[in-house]
Amino acid sequence: MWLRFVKMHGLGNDFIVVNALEEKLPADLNELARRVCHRRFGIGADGLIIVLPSTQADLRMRIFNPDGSEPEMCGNGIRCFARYVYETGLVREPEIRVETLAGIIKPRLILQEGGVTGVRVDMGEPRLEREKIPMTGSGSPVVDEPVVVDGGIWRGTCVSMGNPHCVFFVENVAEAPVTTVGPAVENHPLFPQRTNVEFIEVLNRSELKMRVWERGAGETMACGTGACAAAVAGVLTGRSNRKVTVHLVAGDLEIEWSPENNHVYMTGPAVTVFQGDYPL
Ligand SMILES: N[C@H](CCC[C@H](N)C(=O)O)C(=O)O
Repeated sequence: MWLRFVKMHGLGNDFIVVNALEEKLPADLNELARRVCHRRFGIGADGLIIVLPSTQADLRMRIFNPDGSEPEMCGNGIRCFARYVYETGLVREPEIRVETLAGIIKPRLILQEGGVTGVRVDMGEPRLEREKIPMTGSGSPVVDEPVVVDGGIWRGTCVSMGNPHCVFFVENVAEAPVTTVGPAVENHPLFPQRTNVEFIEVLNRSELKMRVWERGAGETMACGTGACAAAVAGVLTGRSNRKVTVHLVAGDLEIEWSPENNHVYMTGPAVTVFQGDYPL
């Protein structure tokens, strides 16, 4: 039996997209994600995205990490999801309501000459209460919290965008110990659900440079929810403005934490690379 998929990415954070309204999926989606996301034995991706019907919104998005875990949300992934469902005709309008484990998320396609040139997503409100991140300990918001890693103390500012993020500010992000401190913090006892780990260099009050170690995925080229969490952390720590450009290795995300409605907005690209069939 063959599984039809489309391969997409948002700034190099790449996904396998499967339409469960058309395709028959195996019961164990966690195992399917581990198989298809494998960079050598599978298709290779930072995540598996499933398109499903919804009783609460236009459609439902489920996302799985390469380790098989199911996170609450994915920022680069929902931009790809939005482009996919619009271009395949599953939705007719550029404004889409998507049911996720992080709530109803609202992407809006940016159309020029009839084509999709980008996606602006209302990511909802950041969660700053410690128990909603979730984190052990007491006191909220979690700003410059000491995190002991390999005998050193790192100061993290923690935000949930539905999924957990621990944001560290560094002098030079190119030299940040992403592949050592990243996994140590991802699996730190402070985070009962583990966490994504962002390393941020503040270029100026309107520009951040980011690298990321993602929960369940490792270092990726970009993380949309992570860029949102970094923008919020920049404001909480007084380092940057509510509207910032976040520079990733393959391009930029525009993030704004609105003072009007407390929602975070993310604007960025979504690209279709190829489609294929995978043997189940
Ligand atoms: N690994 C993340 C999910 C994917 C988030 C990221 N790819 C994004 O663009 O937001 C987690 O376990 O929370």
